[in-house]
Amino acid sequence: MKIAILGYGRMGKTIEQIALDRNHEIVYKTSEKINTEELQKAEVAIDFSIPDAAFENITTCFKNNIPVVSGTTGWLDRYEEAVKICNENKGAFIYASNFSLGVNLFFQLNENLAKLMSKFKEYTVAIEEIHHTKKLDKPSGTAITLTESILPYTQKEDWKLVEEDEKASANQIPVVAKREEDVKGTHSIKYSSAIDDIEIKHTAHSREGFALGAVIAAEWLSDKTGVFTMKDVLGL
Ligand SMILES: NC(=O)C1=CN([C@@H]2O[C@H](COP(=O)(O)OP(=O)(O)OC[C@H]3O[C@@H](n4cnc5c(N)ncnc54)[C@H](OP(=O)(O)O)[C@@H]3O)[C@@H](O)[C@H]2O)C=CC1
Ligand SMILES: O=C(O)C1=N[C@H](C(=O)O)C[C@H](O)C1
Repeated sequence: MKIAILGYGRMGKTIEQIALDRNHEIVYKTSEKINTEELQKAEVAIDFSIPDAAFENITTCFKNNIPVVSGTTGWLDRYEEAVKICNENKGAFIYASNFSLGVNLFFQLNENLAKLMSKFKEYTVAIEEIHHTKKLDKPSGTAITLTESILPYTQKEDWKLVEEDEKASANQIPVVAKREEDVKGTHSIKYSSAIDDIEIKHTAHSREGFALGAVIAAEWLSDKTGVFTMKDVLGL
């Protein structure tokens, strides 16, 4: 496949390596506003850029008839708008807050656990994520996805980004975001009662799982029309 990489930073470079290992060709890579002439050389685009650029990058792909996979986080307030533009242009789109197989299995585990815990009101739930210090957004997209899957199984209305020792109000799930040197991505969900804690945790050891998942998603999407998720790609 001929691939365009939109955002040639830590993830863009890892994606390039994995794509080449899988015999794809990188026909365009950029860390700036898209040159549409260059973009049109590609059969599929993979966007891992920055929150302020993602919406424009993604919708430029729709308008140029290029299927697009995006892993950029921190722009999701415009997701529905992007979906509308995708459908108007008969485009192809996959967004995921996390493309790794392990995290997508963890998403399922999180939802199953939330369902189970919904009957036991003596437990309260809290989320923690840890990432490298260069990360621009907070909390992580993955933490937001995890929290939004838990909410329907609780009496809570919303989530709130809090400091480590801070409490959220009774109708909010607290989310703590820590920044530590070189951490690739750690997410944990803890249910606490006066008697005990139950905790599940995913730890990424490298960026390769995210990049491999994004390339697999691009391979899967390249001949399709519509808006999909990693559940479709992985058959979950
Ligand atoms: N969904 C997933 O599985 C994962 C998602 N992510 C997300 O992916 C995104 C990128 O992460 P990461 O690679 O670590 O970040 P980096 O900061 O390393 O890379 C982002 C790149 O985007 C470039 N950029 C800036 N403006 C534009 C633009 N208009 N168009 C295209 N590129 C642009 C930056 O250039 P410059 O440095 O010159 O500004 C930089 O090279 C983040 O939102 C992160 O949260 C990360 C890992 C996994
Ligand atoms: O910025 C990162 O590095 C990561 N971002 C994603 C997120 O915000 O969830 C996914 C992963 O945790 C790494």
